[in-house]
Formats: sequence, C-alpha cells, structure tokens
Amino acid sequence: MRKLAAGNWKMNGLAANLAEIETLVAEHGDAACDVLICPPATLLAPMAATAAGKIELGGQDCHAKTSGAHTGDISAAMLKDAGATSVILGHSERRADHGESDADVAAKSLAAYEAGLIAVICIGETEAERDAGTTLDVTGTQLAGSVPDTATAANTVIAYEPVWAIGTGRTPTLEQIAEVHDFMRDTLAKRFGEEAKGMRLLYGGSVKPSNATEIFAVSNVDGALVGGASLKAADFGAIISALSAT
Ligand SMILES: O=C(CO)COP(=O)(O)O
Repeated sequence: MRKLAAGNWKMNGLAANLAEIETLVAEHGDAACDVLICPPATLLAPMAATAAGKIELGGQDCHAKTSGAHTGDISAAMLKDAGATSVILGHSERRADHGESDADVAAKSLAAYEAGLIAVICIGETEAERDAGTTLDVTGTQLAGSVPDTATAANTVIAYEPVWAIGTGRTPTLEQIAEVHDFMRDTLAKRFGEEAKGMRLLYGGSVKPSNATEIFAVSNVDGALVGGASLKAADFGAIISALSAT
C-alpha cells in the first residue's frame, strides 16, 4: 500500500500561501508516498494549477446532497470540479462546531464516493472519554456509524485523531497509538474482510517533524493527517520525507 501524508490547513491560507504548494511540488512532487493537501475550498482551483497532479488536493467537508438550496455549503462534485481527489469528513472540529453525527458523516461519505472522491473519515476520543477508559468503545462506535458499507481500500482512508492531541502539542504514547490502530484494523477486517488490509489508517494530532519518524514506525500507521505543521512547506516536507523513508 502507498502511504499517505495529508495536510489539513483548516481555516488558514490565502492566495499568498500558494508558494507553499510550489515548494512542496518542487521538493516532494516525486515522493515515495502520496501527498495530499486540504486547503480552504477557495484555494483548491488555484492550487490545482500548481499541484499539476504531483500533489493531491482535498476538501475539508462536503454536503450530503449533490446540489440545491443549501446556502454556504459545498458539494462533493464541486470539490472534484475544483481539482480535489479527496475530502476530509467528520473531523472533530466539524463534529463539535456543527454537531455532525456519525450518520451525517456516513451520508457525506456516500456523496463523496458518488462524486469520485476519496473520503478521509476522522474518528477520535475526547480526553474525558480516554480518562474514562472508553477510547475503544468510542472509536468503535464512530467507525461503525461513520464508515459506509460500500467503503473500499480505494475510496476510504480512516484518520484516528484523539481530540485532546489536536493542536495541543500532546501526543498519545506510541503504545496508545498502536492499540487504537490495531483495533481499527481488526474492526475493519471483521466488517470488510481482505479489503480492510489495504485501507490506509492515518494518525493525526500534533504530528511534527520531531515525532513523525517514531509515529510512522507504529504498527498499522499508514501515514498522518497533519494540521499546524502542514502549513509550512519545510515542516510538512520533513514529515513527507520521514514517511517516505519507512
Ligand atoms: O486536526 C488535525 C488534522 O486534521 C491535527 O492538527 P494538529 O496537527 O495541528 O494537531
């Protein structure tokens, strides 16, 4: 399987930041892993011209419907039209800020498949849930409810992002990451059989150049979903290099 270094720019980035993509294409356009940047939707089309198929692009959300009276929303087909090949769905910030449920995420994932996009489906426990010892219950429920029955290794990537590790500089221990990633692989295998072996499982939450190599060595970690450190080409480039070396 080809590993995946994915960057989530969240609500950051203006036209001035297109230079970051130029640098990534120049320095990592032929990386040994897939590279995906998910910028604000406003930057997809201009970035697509620069990325030139060397770097994949993705949205950060899409509506479950294909079109219609949904002011402010964006459809999967629109993301595809602007140059995206993927879309992040069910990020914890969307679950918290917009009340997205597992069923919403599953419906959006189906819309992504319909448009020909890869769904990067995010799951992860809060700090209170981890402290209560319910991490595997929570992530298991999210996996069951957010991932459609028609998920395949080609159309779906799962990102484990513990909420308490996002933007905090805190990361789980390597043993904690391994526990959840092994659990995700086993859970997906029970549901999808052989297909589950090819589904890429990303870790996300305070990944940076200094911890990338050790995280990428953890069992069943097939790449990363990177927030803050994806905004600077030098930092994200170092993470791409670490993943390429695995
Ligand atoms: O939420 C994340 C990626 O989707 C992780 O963000 P940070 O890498 O900034 O912790």
